[in-house]
Amino acid sequence: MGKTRLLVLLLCLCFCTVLNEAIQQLSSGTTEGVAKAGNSSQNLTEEEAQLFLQKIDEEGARRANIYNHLSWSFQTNITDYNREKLLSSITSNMGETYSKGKICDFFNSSKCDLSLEPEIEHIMKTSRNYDELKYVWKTWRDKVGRPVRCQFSEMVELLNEAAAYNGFETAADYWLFDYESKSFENDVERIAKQLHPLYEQLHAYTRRKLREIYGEDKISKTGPIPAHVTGNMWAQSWINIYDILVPYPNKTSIDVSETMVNQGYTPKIMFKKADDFFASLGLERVPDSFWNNSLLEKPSGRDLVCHANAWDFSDGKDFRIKQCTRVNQNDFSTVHHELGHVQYYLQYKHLPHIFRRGANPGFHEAIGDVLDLSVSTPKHLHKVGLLETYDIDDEADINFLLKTATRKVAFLPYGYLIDKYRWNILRGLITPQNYTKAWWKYRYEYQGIEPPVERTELDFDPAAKKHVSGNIRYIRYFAAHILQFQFHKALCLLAKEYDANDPNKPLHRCDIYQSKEAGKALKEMMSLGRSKHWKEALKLLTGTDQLDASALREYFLPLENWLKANNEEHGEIAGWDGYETWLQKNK
Ligand SMILES: O=C(CCC(O)(O)[C@H](Cc1ccccc1)NC(=O)c1ccccc1)N[C@@H](Cc1ccccc1)C(=O)O
Ligand SMILES: [Zn+2]
Repeated sequence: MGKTRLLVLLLCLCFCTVLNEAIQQLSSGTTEGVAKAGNSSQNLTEEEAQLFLQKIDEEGARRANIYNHLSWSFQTNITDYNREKLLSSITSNMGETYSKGKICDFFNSSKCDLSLEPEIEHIMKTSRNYDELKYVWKTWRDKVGRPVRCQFSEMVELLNEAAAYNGFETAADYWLFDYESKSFENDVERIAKQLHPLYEQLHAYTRRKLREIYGEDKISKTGPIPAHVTGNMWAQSWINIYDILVPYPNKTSIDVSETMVNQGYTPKIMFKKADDFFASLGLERVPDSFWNNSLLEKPSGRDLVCHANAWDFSDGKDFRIKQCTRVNQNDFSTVHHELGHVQYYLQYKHLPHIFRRGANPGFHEAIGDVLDLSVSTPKHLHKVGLLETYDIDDEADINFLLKTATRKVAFLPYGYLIDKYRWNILRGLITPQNYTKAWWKYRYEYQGIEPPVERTELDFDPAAKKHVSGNIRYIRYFAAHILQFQFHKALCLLAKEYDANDPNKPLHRCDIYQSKEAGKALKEMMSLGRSKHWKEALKLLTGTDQLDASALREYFLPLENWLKANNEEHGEIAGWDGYETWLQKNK
């Protein structure tokens, strides 16, 4: 590492230390009694507690207490107040760096107004120029990752202090508390490992197809896949290289993006269609105010935080979505994802505020995706006039299953490693001195992905992702990718669209559209909000109270078998070189 780099690194570290000192000063201020978990019940006056008891049963009152102290942040003394203030200023500063991030065009260095959505994401999706992709991948990280490295390490300290304040050992324990299950962390680790063989097969097939495009010198036979050629800035979805991956190209295309444009689809129409699907199940439509209050596409010329999200204004009437929607099939899936959040809001709006939350955060992230599993089937796209004709045979099935796998299977290791990484930072197992080394170890070992350019401890690639710079937890999406197949299987049974013993009714061809029985079951589960433990909600809908990947495995089994055969046929060995081998190569 050059002298200047070392100097910059030392500067960065000492700056962080200075900031750290400032925090120590603040926290050595007067400290009255600290509000520890448990005495928070004194914050409910007697009559309020009675009201609570009248409104909900004993179990509810107990649960209300748990969430009471968690959801309201106490300012019990000046230190805590300053910590909260510092924490919010750091998170808003990091978030601002991310949302304002702009880079110059690879081919035109005077054009420097490229934002992540839509310009940069469009390049990552459509370019097949190895060097352009490498430039965009690196420059985005230079602009939004590197500059927030120090602030992130300060935030870690503050998060841990705040967590300790509430009686948690580290903020990782506070984050995991949300899942109300001692075994949750082990459960997700076990499931991630259980699904790794399926991911390895998809990875091996994808690596071969990419090698055919970019050549043996760029994509090795037994190594990892470079992160920048997967069609996605974070390599978390490979849907945008489906055109490279499609197993049987001579089958009727199942991509309806072009048809959506030709049929005059607008973002509003996309949301109307998704709203229609919820209504077809007997669920609620969004209120009229939704259409006036929401922001469904990026206003021209305005700098906007484009990352999609759904809002509950807690008045039982005002619900909104902000999304920079583009007319294409992938955004149509996001439309369903976001409306899934609003449907949950609508289904639990009658509950006391404290219970107006998903049974656990994974539930909230799964609802919309469950409907998308039906909407994305060729059968459904044909029903709604987006697909003129489609083939019904084994090869067409493999094309569809592979397309779904580029979104759902490719995502699994990524969805798992984001919080595994942050939990270990919060627990002090990963220190600022090896933020980058640890990050790429996880990216290598879980995802079989490598950076296209050398990384050092001046970089901070994790913050190139919205949820890291925005301090939004992520294991919820991994859980949602497991839950959504459990929900899908249960709903498909109710809709009589799936029968394990009928080869013409496999899980991946199910479309629950217009099934009132499926809608009723989903409604019953969502209307519980967080008033019951998520295991009860899960059991109510699926018959089991365990997070269980067997439904996902069953859905993709035909593809898993096909990939094994295809990889074997092409002499493609699933998996990639050991991490030590990779380290040696990149010395
Ligand atoms: O981030 C999102 C979608 C946005 C959201 O709907 O999950 C949004 C994220 C967010 C944005 C700003 C502040 C907080 C959270 N979450 C919500 O709108 C939300 C979260 C909880 C309850 C209700 C709404 N998806 C993730 C993961 C994902 C999900 C589905 C398919 C693919 C990938 C991603 O893009 O990496
Ligand atoms: Zn979401």
